[in-house]
Amino acid sequence: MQTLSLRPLSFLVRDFLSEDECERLIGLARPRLQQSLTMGNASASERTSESVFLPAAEDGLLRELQERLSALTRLPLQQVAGGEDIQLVHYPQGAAFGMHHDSSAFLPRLLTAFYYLNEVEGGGETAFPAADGAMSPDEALALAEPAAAGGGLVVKPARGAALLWYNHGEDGSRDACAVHAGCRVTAGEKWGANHWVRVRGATPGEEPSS
Ligand SMILES: O=C(O)CCC(=O)C(=O)O
Ligand SMILES: [Fe+2]
Repeated sequence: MQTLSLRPLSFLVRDFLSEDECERLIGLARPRLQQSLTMGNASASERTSESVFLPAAEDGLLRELQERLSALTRLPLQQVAGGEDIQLVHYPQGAAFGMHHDSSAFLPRLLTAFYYLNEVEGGGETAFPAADGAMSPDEALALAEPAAAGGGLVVKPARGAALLWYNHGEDGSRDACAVHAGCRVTAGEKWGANHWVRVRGATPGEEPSS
């Protein structure tokens, strides 16, 4: 495990998933993505990736990943499993997900674990242009092609790797430096997965904390 930045607090864990596990997740998502496309739910211009939530009850691997993420972060399994299902994302060549923050008042997400599920031929980095004060979060949010900006933190996809970052600081406030983008895929395609952990106590299914 490697620390990548302090603001946002971020880490890279190589080989968090095996190749077989990456393939299995892609296999679970692929038929549903095709369905959502034919239903005309294709996304807005700044989010040209396709996504689908995979209910944890449907596959042992999804529950196993909840346990693995809980063990890695020491966040209680109840907090990890009681929040959101894993969301698979697919970027065809040319697709991107523009600058944004993962946490809001309505979706208070403490942690994002992003799993890279394939080797991307070109582009597809996850970019944090405001990491560790490289530029202001407002300037970063205005970037159209954040990979080209150069500064901050830029993470290249590597199959099986997990990129973790905290969207909130230790005091619970939202960390504005956590704004990020999924950069344009310039060659090939990109498969990934978001595994979000809600802020403690923000999850309806969770028992009250002691
Ligand atoms: O594709 C990426 O690298 C990041 C995706 C992302 O930020 C998101 O889906 O919220
Ligand atoms: Fe995001």
